[in-house]
Amino acid sequence: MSAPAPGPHSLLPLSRVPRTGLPPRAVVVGDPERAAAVAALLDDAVEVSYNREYRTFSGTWRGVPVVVASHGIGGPGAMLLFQELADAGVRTFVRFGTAGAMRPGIGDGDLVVAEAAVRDDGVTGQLVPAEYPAVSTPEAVLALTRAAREAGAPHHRGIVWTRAAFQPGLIPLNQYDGAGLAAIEMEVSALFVMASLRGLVAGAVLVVDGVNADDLVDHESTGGYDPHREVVAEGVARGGVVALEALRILTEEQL
Ligand SMILES: O=P(O)(O)O[C@H]1O[C@H](CO)[C@@H](O)[C@H]1O
Ligand SMILES: O=c1cc[nH]c(=O)[nH]1
Repeated sequence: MSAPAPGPHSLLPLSRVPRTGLPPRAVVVGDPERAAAVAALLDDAVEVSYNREYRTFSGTWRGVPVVVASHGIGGPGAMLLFQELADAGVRTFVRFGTAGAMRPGIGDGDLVVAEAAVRDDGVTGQLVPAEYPAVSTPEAVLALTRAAREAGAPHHRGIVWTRAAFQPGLIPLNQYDGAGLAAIEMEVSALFVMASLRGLVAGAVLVVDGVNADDLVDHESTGGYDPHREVVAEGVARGGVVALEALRILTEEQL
């Protein structure tokens, strides 16, 4: 007898991923095209679903079954994808994104491994009080750092500023001057808070593509915001391997 056809409720509503059967580890990225590029590194990759900005693949990286999925731009939309993947059984997440550098010495194409994130994400404040921290799983920080070192990728570690507004507005951006923040992006704190609330594992590695607000960083290190440069593409190519390899290391550690 053949298997019954999937019913209307066997797929989650926004990502359209199946409720069961996905691997328990995932690389999540903003851009659906980056999801396809990372999936191209896998053995036996298949596209699982593609709805709105959420494009999901599964495949195998060095013997480890993984999901690769895109979450689009911004914390609220990304949170939907993170929650649906968690509902579908994903237990370990690595976000592989792009970011603007904020700390002198961090240059275009470098990787930044997030240790924690400032929660200006526009979504977690509606889920849990503001004092609740957004932290990476320590083992994910170490796995990403080791994977970056082994890949020969220039890399740094630090706290990132997850900020819902991409464009600067009237409110000055200097509120964290002197706080040593490493980079700015838009989704990491949403991932870290979701994972902590559900008892899951999460980490993040970001490729520097400049900086989107002129007064955030000195321009000796970066060339201004432009994600369409060769130096960024080279960083993205290294970062994809680092993210997948970190999942393999975490699998060895049974995380
Ligand atoms: O490259 P991704 O993963 O999308 O990450 C960064 O790029 C987007 C902004 O251009 C935001 O999503 C930001 O977090
Ligand atoms: O949010 C982002 C993402 C990439 N680069 C930036 O400067 N900001």
